[in-house]
Amino acid sequence: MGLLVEGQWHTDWYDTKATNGRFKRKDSSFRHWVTKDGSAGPTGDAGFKAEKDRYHLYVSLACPWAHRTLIIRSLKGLEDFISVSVVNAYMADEGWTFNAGNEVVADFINHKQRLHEIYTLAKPDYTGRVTVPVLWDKKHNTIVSNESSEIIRMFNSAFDDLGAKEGDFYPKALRSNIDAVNEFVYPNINNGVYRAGFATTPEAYEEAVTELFEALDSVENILSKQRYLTGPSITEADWRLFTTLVRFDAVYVGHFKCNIRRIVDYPNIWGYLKELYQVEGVAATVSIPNIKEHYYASHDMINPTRIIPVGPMLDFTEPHGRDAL
Ligand SMILES: N[C@@H](CCC(=O)N[C@@H](CS)C(=O)NCC(=O)O)C(=O)O
Repeated sequence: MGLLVEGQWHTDWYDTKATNGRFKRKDSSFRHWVTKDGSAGPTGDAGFKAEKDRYHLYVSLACPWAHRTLIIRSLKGLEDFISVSVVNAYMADEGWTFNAGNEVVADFINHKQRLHEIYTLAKPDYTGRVTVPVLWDKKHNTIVSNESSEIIRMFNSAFDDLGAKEGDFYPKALRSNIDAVNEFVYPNINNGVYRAGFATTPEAYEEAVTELFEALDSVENILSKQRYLTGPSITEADWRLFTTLVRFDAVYVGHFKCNIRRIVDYPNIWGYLKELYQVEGVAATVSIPNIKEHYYASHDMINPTRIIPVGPMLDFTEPHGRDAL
């Protein structure tokens, strides 16, 4: 794991000394938007019009943020619009690479071996972390965005006039509700597991793990009364929670010490997780072996032997029992 400083690669891990052992995630740096007519989006420059086969997505199958983009790409039927490369699950001194390995899809667009070379193609003096997902513009040879929450909003609507599948995961009437759920789920749950797992003091870990399980308890309560987080229909808020839940028992319980309860111990969250997994097109985006390999093998400061646990046995295809709600 490393980062770029003025276009040069450095092999540094996250520095938590300045923050009393607390892990702080940095904001993303490329914030342009693909739009229907190429006009500017809420941030960044104009010039990124939705067009068939113009954009390429770089993802890791292990990464929960990248996973969101794969799910919305699949639900909106954008496979023929947006091509994909998949990095190697193992992330070490070179950061994310396209080295041969399980489920790797090479960089057949820019023919690079490491993801940081994609960042310096877009910005030769780039300084910052080199993260997935990355949405690449094949026409202007640059990065449109490396912020998953914005990439899923683009996929949700920008390609609708070009033949994307129906479905709106950020409907106008629910936006304030969705935003409120996201603001709660992101720090406490999506990033909460990382705050627990990457903490380097007991205090920072205990703070994060307590907040994480209080938040999961409150999600369990919400899901005991309604089918999805914002009511009777699935929205982006559900997909954003899903990518953390599907990794939870396999990785976060053990590797990140998020072990007060497991997801299978929460009857409503467990049923909800299985239901979302069973939505058409979603299961194919989930690779538990890839997820386990990435976390357990890459974070050797947490797991120095790099041994990948065999269990747990999880069956996301069991009946979910959520129809009654
Ligand atoms: N805000 C970003 C976060 C993405 C992110 O942190 N991805 C992780 C993988 S799960 C990564 O690539 N980390 C590499 C690093 O920080 O060096 C997003 O949601 O798109």
